[in-house]
Amino acid sequence: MMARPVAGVRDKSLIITLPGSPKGATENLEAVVKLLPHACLQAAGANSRNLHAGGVEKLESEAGVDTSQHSHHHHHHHHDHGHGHKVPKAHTAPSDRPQSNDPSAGPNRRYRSSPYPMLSVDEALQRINEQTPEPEVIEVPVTTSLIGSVVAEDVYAAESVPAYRASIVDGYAVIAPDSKTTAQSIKGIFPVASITHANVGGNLEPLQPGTIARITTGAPLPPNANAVVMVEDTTLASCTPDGKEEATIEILTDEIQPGENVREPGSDVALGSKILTRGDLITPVGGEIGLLASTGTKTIKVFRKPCVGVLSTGDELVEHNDPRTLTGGQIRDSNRPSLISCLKSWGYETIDLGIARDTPASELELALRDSLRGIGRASTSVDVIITTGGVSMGELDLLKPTIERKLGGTIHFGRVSMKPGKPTTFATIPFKESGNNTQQRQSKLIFSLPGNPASALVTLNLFVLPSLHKLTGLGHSSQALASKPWLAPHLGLPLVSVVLSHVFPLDAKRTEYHRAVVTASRSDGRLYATSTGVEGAGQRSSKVGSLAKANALVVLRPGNGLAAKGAVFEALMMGNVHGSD
Ligand SMILES: Nc1nc2c(c(=O)[nH]1)N[C@H]1C(S)=C(S)[C@@H](COP(=O)(O)OP(=O)(O)OC[C@H]3O[C@@H](n4cnc5c(N)ncnc54)[C@H](O)[C@@H]3O)O[C@H]1N2
Ligand code: MOO
Ligand SMILES: [Mg+2]
Repeated sequence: MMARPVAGVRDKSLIITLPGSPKGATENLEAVVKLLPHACLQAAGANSRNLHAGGVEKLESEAGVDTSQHSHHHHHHHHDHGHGHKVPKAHTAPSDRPQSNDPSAGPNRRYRSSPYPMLSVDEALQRINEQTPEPEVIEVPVTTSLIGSVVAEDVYAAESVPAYRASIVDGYAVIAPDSKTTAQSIKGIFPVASITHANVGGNLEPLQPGTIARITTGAPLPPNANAVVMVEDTTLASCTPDGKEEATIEILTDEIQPGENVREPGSDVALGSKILTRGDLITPVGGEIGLLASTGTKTIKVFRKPCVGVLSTGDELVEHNDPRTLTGGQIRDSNRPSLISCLKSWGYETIDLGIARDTPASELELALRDSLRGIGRASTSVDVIITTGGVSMGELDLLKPTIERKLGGTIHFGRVSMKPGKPTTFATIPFKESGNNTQQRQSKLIFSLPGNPASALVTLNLFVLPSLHKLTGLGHSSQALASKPWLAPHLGLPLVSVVLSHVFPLDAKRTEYHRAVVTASRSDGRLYATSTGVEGAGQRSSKVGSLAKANALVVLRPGNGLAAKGAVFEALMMGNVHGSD
């Protein structure tokens, strides 16, 4: 039906041509007018599968379309709003595809309870894993900015280390007799034929039998020499007539075998041997960078590390360093600096996207569009957008409606049964990348974290990190990924067992991620967890200080009363463990 009048789509505009005659034009317009909202959503980039899974049948049946070719009819109404209020006419979507509030709809059509199903943390992690794309391979020069990258292709040594026969000690290069085949001893007085320091140029004189050569650690052995005697195993026998150099040396030991204290060429790294394997992490410890540097590796193929944009939202927000005194309901923006520092500590490039005001609502939409394209407030296009604030039930909680209604995005979850972090929202937004003559359709990940500062930081650690890890290629070749990919040990924070050093209160309904300091006991070798605050507001979501000093999140499943002192619980490690007695 749409085929006749529709001429096409240009960028995000739908172009419809109607026949010239008034009758034809009217008939055609009547035929398409009810489908226009759907067509516009599709033209704007909405995922047509999701649209078709949801309310499209309704629109189509209103437009008199036979929907029998659709395999399922969703008679399911996801929400009973009751109270005789007129409710938002959301898509009659399957229970996992509800739609957000329409912010322009007014108070009597606003949701009074969330239409988003409450997922468990594991279900949420699984959806994140499903939507996170496979990592991209790039070739980059070997520099320290490789830290945190994962190797995408096995690396083979381009040079051998050492490249020559090198001494391991300071002493004398000798021709050592083989004690297995001869009774000769190295003990005795020898003339010092030459002196070899590290990096001598040119060809060395071969060592004549009956002579020795002074040599320093790392210097090349002269030809014929086969071992090095440490200087500690010798004494000076005589000097040159001018007294400036050694003439003869007495070797005191006879326990020197051929090959002793010598590094043969390629004995540290053999030419052409595999030095790094696909899936290896280039750590800040330095071993991997050192290996690449020592073998003269110029470039390496790694998975591209994602670039992460961080946006704060809310009319109440003030830059943290604004010199003015706060007035009214103003709040200093602590989420952006705390999230950016956490992301940087993981080695990710970050883009500070600033603050988007709630009013006018178009500011948020524009900020998100800019971030996707790398224009305006975003200096470059980001791979992952993190926002904080505006995801709960307030009338100015605009993230969900903006993502769905303005940007044609798909919300994969909008609530998680956890504390803190309940309204955590994860979505993908379609976007077109314009290249040379091509327009590639992609979708970008957006994590809309709760505004409460402790909630934002906890959910960053819990949900964003595993996704960034996957984009970075971590766990890429791991066997463990096959069975439970979302829980693979390489993705996200490491999980350990800890002993509670005091009682911890439990939440009756939600799994709590209790901020704690974990220390390693030297006396019994176990890890102990101490809360950063259990009294009063200790673990309140607004209290970012509950994460100050914390290096772990103790996972407390829902329960009644208290978790006992001495009980063993799982904890997610965010930082380094410090020692205790
Ligand atoms: N009726 C309900 N209200 C709330 C619910 C609920 O289920 N029903 N959930 C609560 C939970 S849990 C959380 S968490 C918060 C989530 O709030 P939002 O994500 O909507 O965030 P905002 O409303 O924008 O702000 C909440 C709070 O955080 C402060 N904030 C926001 N951004 C920043 C920032 N960048 N730096 C510092 N502080 C920030 C903001 O000023 C508010 O105080 O909702 C509960 N409500
Ligand atoms: O879950 Mo909210 O994140 O309690 O503060
Ligand atoms: Mg709110």
